[in-house]
Amino acid sequence: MSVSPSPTSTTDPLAGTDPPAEAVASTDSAAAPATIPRIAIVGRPNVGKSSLFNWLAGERLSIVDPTAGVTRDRLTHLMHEGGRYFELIDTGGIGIVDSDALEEEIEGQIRVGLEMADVLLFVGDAQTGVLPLDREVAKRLHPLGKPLVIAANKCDSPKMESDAAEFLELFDAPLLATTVKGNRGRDALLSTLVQALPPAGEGEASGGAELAADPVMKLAVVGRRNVGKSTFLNALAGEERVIVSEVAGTTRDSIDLRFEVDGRSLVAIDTPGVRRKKSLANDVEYYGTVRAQQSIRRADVVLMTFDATRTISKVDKQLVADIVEAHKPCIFVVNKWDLALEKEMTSERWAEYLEKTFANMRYVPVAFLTSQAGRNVRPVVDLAQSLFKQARERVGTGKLNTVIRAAIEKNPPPMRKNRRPKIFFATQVAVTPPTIVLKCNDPGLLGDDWKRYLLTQMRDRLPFPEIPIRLYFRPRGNEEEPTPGRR
Ligand SMILES: Nc1nc2c(ncn2[C@@H]2O[C@H](COP(=O)(O)OP(=O)(O)OP(=O)(O)O)[C@@H](O)[C@H]2O)c(=O)[nH]1
Ligand SMILES: Nc1nc2c(ncn2[C@@H]2O[C@H](COP(=O)(O)OP(=O)(O)OP(=O)(O)O)[C@@H](O)[C@H]2O)c(=O)[nH]1
Repeated sequence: MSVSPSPTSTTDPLAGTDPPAEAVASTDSAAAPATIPRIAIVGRPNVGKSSLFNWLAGERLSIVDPTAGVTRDRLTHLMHEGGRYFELIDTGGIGIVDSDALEEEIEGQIRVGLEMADVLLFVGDAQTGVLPLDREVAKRLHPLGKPLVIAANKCDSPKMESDAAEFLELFDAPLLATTVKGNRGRDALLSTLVQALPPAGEGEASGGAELAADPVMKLAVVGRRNVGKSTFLNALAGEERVIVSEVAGTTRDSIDLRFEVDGRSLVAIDTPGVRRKKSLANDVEYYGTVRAQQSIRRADVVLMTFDATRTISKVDKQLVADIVEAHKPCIFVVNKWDLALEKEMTSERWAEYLEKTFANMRYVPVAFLTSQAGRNVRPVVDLAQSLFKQARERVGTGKLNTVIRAAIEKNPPPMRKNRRPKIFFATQVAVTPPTIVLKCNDPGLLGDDWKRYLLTQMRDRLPFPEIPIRLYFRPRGNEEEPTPGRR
């Protein structure tokens, strides 16, 4: 009666023909993309963060991520400077409103936003100088211990630059005077930021995720209350030949559990439910949004757990939206399958229900299990390991372009505004998730439907069929050519 984890179909009805032969050998075997580092712009309101973001980003290009469906991440921008790719993040929305409002919830949100960053760009207003709220913000940034660069913005006249040094009282960090209004200081700021990035190459990763040959997978088990998260982990811990040890989590009341499964390690993050459940006096808030978001961001793979006997709730949808936003590989785990079987539910019907509810996530595998009986727990972990591997796959430029050319030949993008969209070439610039830059004549000419088609074709023919892929469509010639292998 056991129901195996059955991946949902990732097959595109259009994909009937043979895969294109790999006629073009990869010419970039030296390419070693890593996770794209992130720079977060932070500061109190009104210092010019958004202005600075737009100014640094240059021409505002829309970032298109069809995997995210309608949600578009307007606050990040992929930059290519000094031979490095990095993402600029505008944290303007993260809620530093005023000092009274810096309550726990807001602090949590700030933490989540900043945890993703490898480098912080603190922005101050040189015209007002250091205000108490700047100090408040600084106080919250210090414990993060991340590399930081200060931009003393609104230095509209050169004589203000000497006053800008005032901001050095907040941090021991490089300080640059900038004026968005006067358009001065951009190049110096960018080159200082690039220098602050973690070194390129294999070790480069955000949040300390090492891209070692056989890294330890960080697994987050999320889902609404009572869905069986602890039961799942206990079942895994109870498996024969599984060794479990506790490691400190990132927050005071969390535990990470390290599992050795058949000689391979994995870490289940933020799992207080497993051992300390009863001692948590008030865990109502435990799986609150911020906490879950934090776990999702730290994870390599997320097990998004549903209760087979209940309908998909708002909380579930919010969690899935967070997973999509964080571009994390995930498995839809439908638990308490024993109870569903009693009601003669079928796995096909549940899979269909998921597909309908999360229409843009057909690539996500679905697994049905009965944690209470330990049924299918191990296969789910094996499946997670395979997604983790997919997320680290690197595809050579030759193969990537062959696949894209074949997709275009089969179904060319439709004309728009009397113009034919053209894609000249593509490069994978990062892993976790696979991130691909496509150089086009005009990204605005490519419609969402066609981009989705392309993505499906890529999933069918490249070694990452079941995980999110980030595509960036960029006009040719507005930046240096990609040099993913450069160190
Ligand atoms: N004089 C001067 N004004 C600037 C400069 N940069 C930004 N501003 C102005 O400062 C104001 C605030 O800019 P924003 O970019 O919205 O600031 P922000 O920090 O993103 O603000 P929040 O969204 O409230 O957090 C706007 O009126 C900008 O035009 C500058 O270099 N010089
Ligand atoms: N029938 C059945 N019951 C299950 C299964 N898995 C878990 N349960 C039951 O569901 C209840 C909740 O399980 P937990 O593992 O505590 O759920 P949780 O998601 O960790 O709950 P919170 O910590 O409150 O978020 C318990 O009574 C479990 O025995 C299953 O596969 N089948």
